[in-house]
Amino acid sequence: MRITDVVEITKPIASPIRNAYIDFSKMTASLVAVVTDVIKDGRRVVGYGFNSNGRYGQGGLIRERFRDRILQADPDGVLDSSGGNLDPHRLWDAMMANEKPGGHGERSVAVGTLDMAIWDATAKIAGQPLFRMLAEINGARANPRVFVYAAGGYYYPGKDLAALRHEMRGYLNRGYNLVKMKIGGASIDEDRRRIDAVLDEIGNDARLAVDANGRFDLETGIAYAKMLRDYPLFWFEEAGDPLDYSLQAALSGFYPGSMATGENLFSHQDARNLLRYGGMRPDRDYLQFDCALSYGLVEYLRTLEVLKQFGWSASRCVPHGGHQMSLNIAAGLGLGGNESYPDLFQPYGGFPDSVTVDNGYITMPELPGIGFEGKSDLISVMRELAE
Ligand SMILES: O=C([O-])CC(=O)C(=O)O
Ligand SMILES: [Mg+2]
Repeated sequence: MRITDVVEITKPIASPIRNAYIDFSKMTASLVAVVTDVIKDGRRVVGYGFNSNGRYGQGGLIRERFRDRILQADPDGVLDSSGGNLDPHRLWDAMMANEKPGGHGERSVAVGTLDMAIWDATAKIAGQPLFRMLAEINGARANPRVFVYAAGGYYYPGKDLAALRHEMRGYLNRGYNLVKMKIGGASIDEDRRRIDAVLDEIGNDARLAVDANGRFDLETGIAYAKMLRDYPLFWFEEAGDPLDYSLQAALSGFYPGSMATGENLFSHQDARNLLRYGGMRPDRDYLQFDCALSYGLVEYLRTLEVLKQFGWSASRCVPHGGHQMSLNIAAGLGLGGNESYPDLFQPYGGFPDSVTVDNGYITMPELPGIGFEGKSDLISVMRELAE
């Protein structure tokens, strides 16, 4: 068996929303297909992947470097020991040949996108849902029930408190019991009014998390921590620059509740530095590393090893990104849940069509691979690319 082609297209996922750091008016995502010569149930096996929102499409890197490394690798050298399936770890090594360590830049996004497609193909060839395959490889029991939360609460032109409340009410109506909103893109007084409005709207039906998208310096972060700690928040996310571990550590001294960060750390070495120097607390804080931005699942497995060494449970991980890849990792490897964006970044985000949110949980359908075939709007764009 062989990988016969790797295809990429950069697609717009633009929207008028803004967080405390960026707007999404020019946001794009790479969609990739890894085409194999395997025929299963009368159909060619093609694995699909895409990168999460927040980083742009990676067509340049994929076409200039990583596609060729996959296609030029010794075809037998990237198979597993049985020779009957791809080995995502060997393909990862092939992609990363002649890449220096450190300074991860955005190649981690390019590799993460391709890695997603490789795992999709691998699980399809094995005829299994990816989450079942991952549990089996790790000698663990899969748990198809995954906790999910609704991320939104963005700033956008003309959005008033009534619109923010209406948005949050919509998530509750769809079965979520944890919602997230942006902070740090307005004055602290205005953010306080926005938080009051949302807490008033959701009452006891749900919890609220807030996300500053890395906006705050230490002084502003402390001011916010003092304001936020009076509220019963689920977590306070990405207060300061993602690489400023000492700021994160200092802020935890002012914020006794749960904090969350990690969506902009793109390697297991960066994750290790966060755990070493960021003052994160394994009994209450959350880690949001997103494999689709950070060299894929092969690297995420290394990150989970780092967590173990530092005494963290995988259940403290609730990845950023709202994609089905992380849902599979959550169900297969026991993460604490996954983000979702009920109204944003379609058709890439979300769940297969048959899936509903019930009291904050979804149940994974038994679809081969990552399960993209169960999401009709997504699989139709994917098939346009490669089938
Ligand atoms: O607004 C964004 O860039 C997305 C984000 O931080 C999140 O989903 O946590
Ligand atoms: Mg975030």
